[in-house]
Amino acid sequence: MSLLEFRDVTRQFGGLRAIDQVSFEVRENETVGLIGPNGAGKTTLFSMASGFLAPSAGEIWFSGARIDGRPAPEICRRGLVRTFQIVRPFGEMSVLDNVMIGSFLHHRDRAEARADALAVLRRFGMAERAGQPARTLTLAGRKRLEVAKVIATRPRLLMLDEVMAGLTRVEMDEIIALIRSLRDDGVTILLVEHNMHAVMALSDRVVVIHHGRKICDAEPEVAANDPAVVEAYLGGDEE
Ligand SMILES: Nc1ncnc2c1ncn2[C@@H]1O[C@H](COP(=O)(O)OP(=O)(O)OP(=O)(O)O)[C@@H](O)[C@H]1O
Repeated sequence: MSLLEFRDVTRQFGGLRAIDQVSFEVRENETVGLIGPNGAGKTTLFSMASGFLAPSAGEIWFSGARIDGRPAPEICRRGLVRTFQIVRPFGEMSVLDNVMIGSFLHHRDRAEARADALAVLRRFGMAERAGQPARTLTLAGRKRLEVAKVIATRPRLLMLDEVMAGLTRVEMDEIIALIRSLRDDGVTILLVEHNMHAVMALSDRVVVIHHGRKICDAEPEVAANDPAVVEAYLGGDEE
């Protein structure tokens, strides 16, 4: 069953058509990699699905409801959440308090929200850091915290924006294992990622965007050998 669906979505920024009639779907329990060269339009697609930007044309559907143009908090309550490329935890707040912001979505009671947030931190191997200010975490720790914050909202579909950027191979493999375990728990994942090792390791399917258009939608091995995809990555951006 299709959980998230972009139908002929276009987004114009003044004279620039950042997204041009893009259609694709993410099915329940799938992990889809959304890839493309710098400036292709990936973040713009995320921003439209999560309620931070409205499409200029087209429709976005999530779990049977039309969500384009709806406010971000409403979309989050429906179970569609995103992380941000630039990790900005509330630095002076503790790691635990950062995660509790997410768990308050389902708990009015502070003690319950705290217990829930602690369970998420244990799951993420971060329980021993619960009391320390978020700013004291390493980059890998802040990336993990970013995912923990959104997992605390109990999403049905998680959109991850470049969670591997800047990590070492070992740190990356740890996050890959964590994302796999979330998928095994039934979370559907849409992943924007430049690192091909991570994309190939995690994605059931890959959607490739180039100059705002979808140029490929296929299994990772097929996409990696598609001439249009190879050209998009190697051909430069002189046009
Ligand atoms: N708010 C905005 N106003 C004007 N132009 C924008 C805005 N946001 C994005 N763009 C432009 O739209 C195009 C797509 O940008 P977007 O950030 O979605 O690409 P991306 O695929 O996420 O790139 P990257 O991989 O570098 O993060 C780019 O040309 C960008 O400059």
